[in-house]
Parts: sequence; C-alpha cells; structure tokens
Amino acid sequence: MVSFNIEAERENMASQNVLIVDAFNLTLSTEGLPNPSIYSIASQQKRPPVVPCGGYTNKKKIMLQNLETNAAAGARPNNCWVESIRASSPTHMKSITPSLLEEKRAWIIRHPSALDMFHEITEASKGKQIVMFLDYDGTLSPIVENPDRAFMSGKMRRAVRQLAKYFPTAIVTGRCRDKVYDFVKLAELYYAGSHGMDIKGPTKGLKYNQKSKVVNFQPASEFLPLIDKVYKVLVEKTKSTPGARVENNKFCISVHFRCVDEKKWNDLAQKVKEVVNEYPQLNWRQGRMVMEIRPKIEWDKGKALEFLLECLGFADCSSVFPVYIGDDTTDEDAFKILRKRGQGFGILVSKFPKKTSASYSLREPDEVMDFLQKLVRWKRDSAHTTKSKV
Ligand SMILES: O=P(O)(O)OC[C@H]1O[C@H](O[C@H]2O[C@H](CO)[C@@H](O)[C@H](O)[C@H]2O)[C@H](O)[C@@H](O)[C@@H]1O
Repeated sequence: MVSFNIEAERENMASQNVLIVDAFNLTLSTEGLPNPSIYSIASQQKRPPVVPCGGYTNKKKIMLQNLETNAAAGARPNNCWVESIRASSPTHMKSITPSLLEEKRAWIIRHPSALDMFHEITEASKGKQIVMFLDYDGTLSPIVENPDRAFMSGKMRRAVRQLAKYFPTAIVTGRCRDKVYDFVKLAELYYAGSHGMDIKGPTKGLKYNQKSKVVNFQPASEFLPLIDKVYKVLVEKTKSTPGARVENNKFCISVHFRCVDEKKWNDLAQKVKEVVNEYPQLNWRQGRMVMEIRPKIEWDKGKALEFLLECLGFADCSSVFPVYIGDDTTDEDAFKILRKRGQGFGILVSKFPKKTSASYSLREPDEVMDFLQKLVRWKRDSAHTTKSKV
C-alpha cells in the first residue's frame, strides 16, 4: 500500500519546482533532450518537440519548463518559470486529488523502491563489481535552508565508510570539492565536485583493480578566473535581494533563492540572467531552489561517472555494476549514461512522481542510508558464505 504525507509532498514538489496543472490538456516530456529540467507551455515556439509522456495521464499534467533552453536562447527569464515555482508552493498549490494519488501509484510501479527491490538489484549484480556513486545534497544530507549547514549525520558517515570498505565509492556533487569533503570527511572516497568538473581519487589508497589510475582531473580549469570574476559580479548584483545567496563552487556558481520572498524570484532571475548573458562561455540550469551557472563544456555528472569508471579500470568491462543515487536534475545525466551503457542502475531520491531516467527510487536520505547499510550487510554475508563453503 502506497501512502504519503500530503504536506511533505507539497514541500518536496515546491522545492523541486514541479508544477501540477489542472488547466492544460497537454503532456510534456523531456525525453531525449539534453539536461532536462523544466519545459514551459508559455514558451511553445521555442521549446523542442513534445513527446507524450506515457506515465502522466488523466486531467492532471506535469508542466515542465526548461530554463536552460531559455538561457541558451538569450531569452528574458520566463515568468512562467516563476509562476510554476510559485504555484507549486505549499501556500498556492491546489489540493492533491485522487487522480494525483493514482499517478503516484503508477509512478512507484515504474520506479519501485530500491529497498523493496533489493533482492533483484543484488541478483543482477552477481559476479560483477559494484561501484557506488552518491550525490550529496538531498541524498546523503537532508535539504536545509542554509547550504553551509547541510551536514550529514554521523550515522550516514558510518554507513558510507562501511560501504567504501566493500565497493569503490565516489561522491558526485554540484558543490565545490573541498566543501563537500569538509562535510563527508572520508579520505577513502573519490570526489567529483563542481558537477564533475573537479575529480580527485582517494588520499587513503584503496586499490580495487590493478588497472586503476591515480585520479586528479579538472576539465574546466581555464574557466577558474572567469568563474571567480562572475561570482563577484553576482554577489554585487544580488545583494539587494533579501535572502539571495551566491555560492562559489570553484568551477561553477550557485545562486540560491530558497530564502527569497517569492515575489522577488522573477527580479532575481532577471538579474542573474543579465549577468550570465554577458558571458557566452557560461550557461545556467536549475536545481532545487537554485540557479546553477557553469562553463559551457561537454561535461556533466554522467561524463564524470564514465571517467571514474575508466580510472578504476572498468572502461570496457562488462563485469562492472555502477549504482548512482541522486535527487536532482543534474543527476539525470548520470542516470541516462547508465541506461545507455546498460549497466547497473540509477536510483532517484524523491517522494513524488518526477520524470526520471532512474530505474528505482528512495524517498529520502534516511532510506538511502538504509539501502547502503543493507548493501554492506549483503556483501559481508555473501563473503562469509563463500568462505564457509571453501
Ligand atoms: O549535486 P548536489 O550535491 O545535490 O549539489 C547541488 C547543490 O546543492 C546545494 O544546494 C541544495 O542544498 C542546499 C542545502 O540543503 C539547499 O539550501 C539548496 O536549496 C539546494 O539547492 C548546494 O548549496 C549547491 O551549491 C549545489 O550546487
């Protein structure tokens, strides 16, 4: 039986900018498009072809608006984007109806809980080397208002430490690598910061494969001075917007609006857009109540995943089983790569139906921890069984 807390669902939808619209009889999907975030009905002339999205049926539709498309086209920030976030906030959103609950059930069938499907997942991994990829915010730590206080719990840290004893483990995050290391504090992990643009291998040597290489990779290093400069400009430009916060993530910049009065969202987006428009080498996309500004290079979390597999000596290996767990639109790049390779699985952390290329779901960081602990117990038990047979 699927049950969920409506208020929590609303908050989650609001924080991830998903809008459920009664009035439109359209179904939009981001299938097959680069970096899907949110597609807008209002920007129909510009939006890429619409593909029916089989899962979302009936009168209620998920309306998606792609900020990145607008940004790339040099458009003004789309009012529809602000409207979509506003309309999905707890105070504005319409009630959750039986048909939405029905959609939720249908979604869970397509993206079942990785905890419920644990046996199937481990069966599929048999004889293969599991490699773990973990996003940070919203996956290992709960979403909080102040990004500097997004601490992971001691229990979660112990779970990740145990995990890394059995499987090569990487943190793949939009954050600056040093900052995420300060939160995670585990030297035995691989870290891919700035959405994969800053990758470093373990400082505490762990060798899983004789072919593995030392890792230290920064594909956007020439953008460093530009990012620094634009960060300063954005701080200056947004300082008059109460609650706005600009975070320097080394190779990218986050402009947070979680604490900004929603009446000011449009203004803020306009300011950010004006700055980004002056630098054709940069673009932006949307995360959870955040605008992410980054270099226009062909690099993302999916590419980082492939790069790390290669470093670990698993480039053309059919016996590797990558598992990627993440909650944000930027994690979709990695989920897609796994589908394309036909290896391993993506697990989306979300409490509500959301278009995703992940195969499974987990509702929140606590469930991620349960899953990681279960994986460690399973590995320990199977190692024990193998030994006793010998
Ligand atoms: O790839 P991730 O590890 O998920 O990082 C993406 C962004 O996460 C952080 O922002 C998000 O979490 C904050 C703390 O819970 C929250 O306040 C914010 O609204 C979220 O968007 C981080 O601060 C950003 O720099 C990352 O890019």
